Amino acid sequence: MSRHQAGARPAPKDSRQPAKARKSSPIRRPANARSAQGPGADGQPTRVHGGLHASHIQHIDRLLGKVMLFARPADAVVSYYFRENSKLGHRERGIIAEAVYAVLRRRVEFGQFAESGTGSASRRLALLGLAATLGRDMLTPFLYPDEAEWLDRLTTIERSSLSPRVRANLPEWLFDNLVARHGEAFTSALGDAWLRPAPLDLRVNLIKTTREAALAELEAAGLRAEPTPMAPAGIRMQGKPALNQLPMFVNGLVEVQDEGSQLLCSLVGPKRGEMVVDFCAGAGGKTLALGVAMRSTGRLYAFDVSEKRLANLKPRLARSGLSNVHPVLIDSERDAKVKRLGGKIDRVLVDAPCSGLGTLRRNPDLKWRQNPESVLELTAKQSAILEAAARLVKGGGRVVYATCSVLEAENEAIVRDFLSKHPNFRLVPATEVLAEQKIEVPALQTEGGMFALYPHQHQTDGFFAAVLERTQ
Ligand SMILES: C[S@@+](CC[C@H](N)C(=O)[O-])C[C@H]1O[C@@H](n2cnc3c(N)ncnc32)[C@H](O)[C@@H]1O
Repeated sequence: MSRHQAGARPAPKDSRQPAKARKSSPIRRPANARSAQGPGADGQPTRVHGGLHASHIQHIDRLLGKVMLFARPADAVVSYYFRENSKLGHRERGIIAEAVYAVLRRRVEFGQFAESGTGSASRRLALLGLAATLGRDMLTPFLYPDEAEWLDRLTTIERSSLSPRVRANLPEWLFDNLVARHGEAFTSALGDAWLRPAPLDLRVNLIKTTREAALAELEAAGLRAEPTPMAPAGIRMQGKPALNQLPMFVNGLVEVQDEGSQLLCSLVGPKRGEMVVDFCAGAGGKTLALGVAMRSTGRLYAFDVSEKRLANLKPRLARSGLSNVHPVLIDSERDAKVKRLGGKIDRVLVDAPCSGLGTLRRNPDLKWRQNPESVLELTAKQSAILEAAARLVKGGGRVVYATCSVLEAENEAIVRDFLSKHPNFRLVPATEVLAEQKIEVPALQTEGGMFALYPHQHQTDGFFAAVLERTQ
């Protein structure tokens, strides 16, 4: 067993002057980082430094071992780990989780770096995760001399010297797929954007307040925020403050929702008094926005096959003050409860179950949990749900097919296939629908009027949507 695995304490800090980090290195050495303090006054190695504790490295090492089995979603594994280690405080959880997520985001790059060095590979990954989130200097008191040397060597690596796929930190199949469709420059920029955490966006509940009033209330609470550039009810927070105790959150004046997700709801554009179905409502992220757009009038059915997800919609619904939402648990898209509404609906949103590859800023583990076979399985389900959803709309009614995927197979290919089989549907250009609401989306990638958002171009998650209108 190596000394690292045996849990031996790191030796006192290396006295060498570490190499200066290059600006483009993935290992952060922030200019304003407090310099490492080295041995304490008693000459013993420092065990706590700037909020970091030697035990945090062990937690990250252990948690990475569990998360990187990729058997379950990373957020579920992390939550379970924190429940099991309930003594960890809020800040400690933040340090640990962020380092784990940094490793998931940069797994290809860090995997390559971790091949060199000594000791256990998982400890090396933990150190790389911490160096990326807190900065290399923060680690100094916790490192063995050989580790310090190894990390310093890495800080001199120019990212531009890495191969494009390693830099993008994507599995081969996904990198190749994106390059084939969008080219290498686009894929590299997208890969880079996926390495950064997503901002925290809110949607203002316009039934209860205005965006200006909500911004003023956030400012009064000492929180920094600004309007989102595209979605009219969106607010982008600076940082990731905890909001759940905030009166304006508790009272349903704001909900957490990515700006891109808000724009998809604008594409549905339901009106007052209409009959609307949110076919894959889940916990209602989009249902709530649709309900508000309908000004709490008409009927909005929230379908889903997951009882648990629909149960999570209930408290959000209660906070929102909406009275037009009707959650309906269905057993599949062929459920009799669905069929009963055939031909009666004005607008249907199909936020289809998908690979989630548009959300890699939040769920970087999906890069490693999805594969071509899982995507193929999803496409069959997506087509079947779109078929069933299309049967619901009346003449002149619309189905919005949407995903949070960036793969053509889950997006444009599904829509093209649908249109080829349904000549009584036409594609309504997304820009037209948005222009009616005075919403402008720059650099919109469109194929015949379809809609796609990308994090490197729109600072939203990756989303796709197509507005399909029944002509007869
Ligand atoms: C992308 S998620 C929806 C997210 C949700 N619309 C939101 O904005 O928070 C896809 C949802 O589809 C549901 N689903 C899967 N198969 C379904 C089916 N056959 N019919 C309806 N919903 C289904 C899943 O349970 C999941 O909640």
